[in-house]
Amino acid sequence: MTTPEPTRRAATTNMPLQLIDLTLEYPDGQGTIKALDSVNLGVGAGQMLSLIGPSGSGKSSLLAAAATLIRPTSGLVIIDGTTASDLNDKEMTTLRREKVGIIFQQPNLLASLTAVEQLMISDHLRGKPLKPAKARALELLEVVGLEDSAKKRPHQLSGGQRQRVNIARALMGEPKVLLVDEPTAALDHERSESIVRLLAEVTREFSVATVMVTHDTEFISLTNSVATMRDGVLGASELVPA
Ligand SMILES: Nc1ncnc2c1ncn2[C@@H]1O[C@H](COP(=O)(O)OP(=O)(O)OP(=O)(O)O)[C@@H](O)[C@H]1O
Repeated sequence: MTTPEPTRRAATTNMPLQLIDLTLEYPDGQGTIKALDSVNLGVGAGQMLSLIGPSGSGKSSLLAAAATLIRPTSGLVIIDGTTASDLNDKEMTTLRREKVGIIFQQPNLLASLTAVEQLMISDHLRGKPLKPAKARALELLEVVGLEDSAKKRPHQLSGGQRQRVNIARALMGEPKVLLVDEPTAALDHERSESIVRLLAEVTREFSVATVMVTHDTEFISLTNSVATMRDGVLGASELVPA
């Protein structure tokens, strides 16, 4: 019997997301493009990091690798103590489903389902029973301020409300890590602020480690820290003054 390497079982209960020496290369004609260049990052439970940087600097690549949607060329992605790179594709999907909540810019809600059903179906896909799913879905809709909109379909909700459903849906699986890509890109100033505020609140309340990619530097003061990507290199993360 082999004993797992201690570093791969490092106690990470306070650091649900760790990226260690992460490099990601894409093929580019004869050569390669380095989208991530030896990136190191740790995000603690209840902490929200804003990730900024110019277009093409590697922000989406970092999110995709952290979400285990793409395998890095080298380096480790550790989610809640589990090293994703050690897993096969099926195990990686299970890890993602159980530990990672992903929030994209566009909510991608199903047109025919009500808000509460959007949340319930994500639990159903995880094979969970319907009744507790409904209770949790209603609770989460309350958390995001949509308790009166549980029966509304996407076309009856505003852009900000759809993004709130999206956030609640990402929380259904009780994730340890929340990865958020440009959540305010389609929203006006006021709605953008309330969405970032909500993300910061749920990060604390549910003790998740959140990374938010944003072009909108106006609201990063609502998050705990900020880090800048340039040409695939991640600068040191700086604390945002309270
Ligand atoms: N699937 C891919 N195949 C080849 N190259 C890619 C692929 N995806 C991204 N790249 C390249 O990797 C680099 C980083 O891209 P990435 O999308 O991660 O940057 P970004 O900071 O998220 O940009 P934006 O802010 O415009 O979304 C860029 O040079 C991009 O052209």
